[in-house]
Amino acid sequence: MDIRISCIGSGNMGGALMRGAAKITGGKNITFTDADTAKAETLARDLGASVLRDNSEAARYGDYIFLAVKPQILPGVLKEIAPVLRERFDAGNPGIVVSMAAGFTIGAILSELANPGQPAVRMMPNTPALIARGVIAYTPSQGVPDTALARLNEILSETGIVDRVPEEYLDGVTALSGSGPAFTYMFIEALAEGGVRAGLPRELALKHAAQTVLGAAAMVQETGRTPEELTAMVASPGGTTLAGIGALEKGGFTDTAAAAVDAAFRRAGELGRRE
Ligand SMILES: NC(=O)C1=CN([C@@H]2O[C@H](COP(=O)(O)OP(=O)(O)OC[C@H]3O[C@@H](n4cnc5c(N)ncnc54)[C@H](OP(=O)(O)O)[C@@H]3O)[C@@H](O)[C@H]2O)C=CC1
Ligand SMILES: O=C(O)[C@@H]1CCC=N1
Repeated sequence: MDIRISCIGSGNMGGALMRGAAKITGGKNITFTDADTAKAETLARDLGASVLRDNSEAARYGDYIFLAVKPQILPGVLKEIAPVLRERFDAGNPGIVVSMAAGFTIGAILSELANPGQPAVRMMPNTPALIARGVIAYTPSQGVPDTALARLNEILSETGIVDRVPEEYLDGVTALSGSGPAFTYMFIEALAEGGVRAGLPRELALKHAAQTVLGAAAMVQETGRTPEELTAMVASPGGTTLAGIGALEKGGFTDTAAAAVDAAFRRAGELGRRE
């Protein structure tokens, strides 16, 4: 695919997404910048991509300009690249800004850029994008052409499933699938810890815990049955599973997991208000 991509920020998410993008655009059409140039260089070397001198150059280069910096850094980066984006916009060749910053709204992006017409996409990925098992949801601003959106969709699909959603869903997506991998790792660790307490070697316990979560998730996706139906397939009357479910319920498992998503959701809102 003959398109040019700039990635400002060469950390976890920028790296994961560009690894997927490189599969269809080729590394040579991808450029990186970072506060730490060595980090950008390592990633670029890995993907056959290149490094640009600064973020303004990145804004000039890309058909898509991915902003993969922390939300607290984003306003400064937007101010830095605003003049180049404005020039491109006025020349009728606007790059499309693609932000993944938690909580940071399209309105806030356009306002920092001082250009309500700037084409922009707000998205929320997650780290399993690194192994093409990610979840991405996105919302475009007005003025992103359908063809550009279709190409972006194609690129992002290399990293996992992609859904276009209304912007008001994005803080919830951030909380569930954006932060969710970390909650799931905690559950895997907790299962493994239980296995160790039941006498299993830690390495075996962790391996089996991870495969169990993977297998259970695939059952939800591939059988079309509800988690409740699938639970019924596991739990025999008077058996081991019901004993375990009782312990989970006693510990407030469902409420606690839901509260984790709710806390993340509220934090996304706070980041959006930029206190
Ligand atoms: N990690 C995740 O699971 C997810 C993250 N996100 C979002 O992705 C964004 C990036 O997060 P993540 O990849 O985890 O963060 P990282 O810290 O891994 O990467 C951000 C990179 O940006 C660099 N950076 C800092 N300032 C600048 C600058 N002025 N110009 C260019 N680069 C700069 C940082 O360098 P240095 O470290 O030297 O400061 C760092 O290498 C965030 O907005 C986050 O909300 C979204 C979904 C999931
Ligand atoms: O923790 C964070 O703020 C980011 C957003 C979603 C996952 N990581």
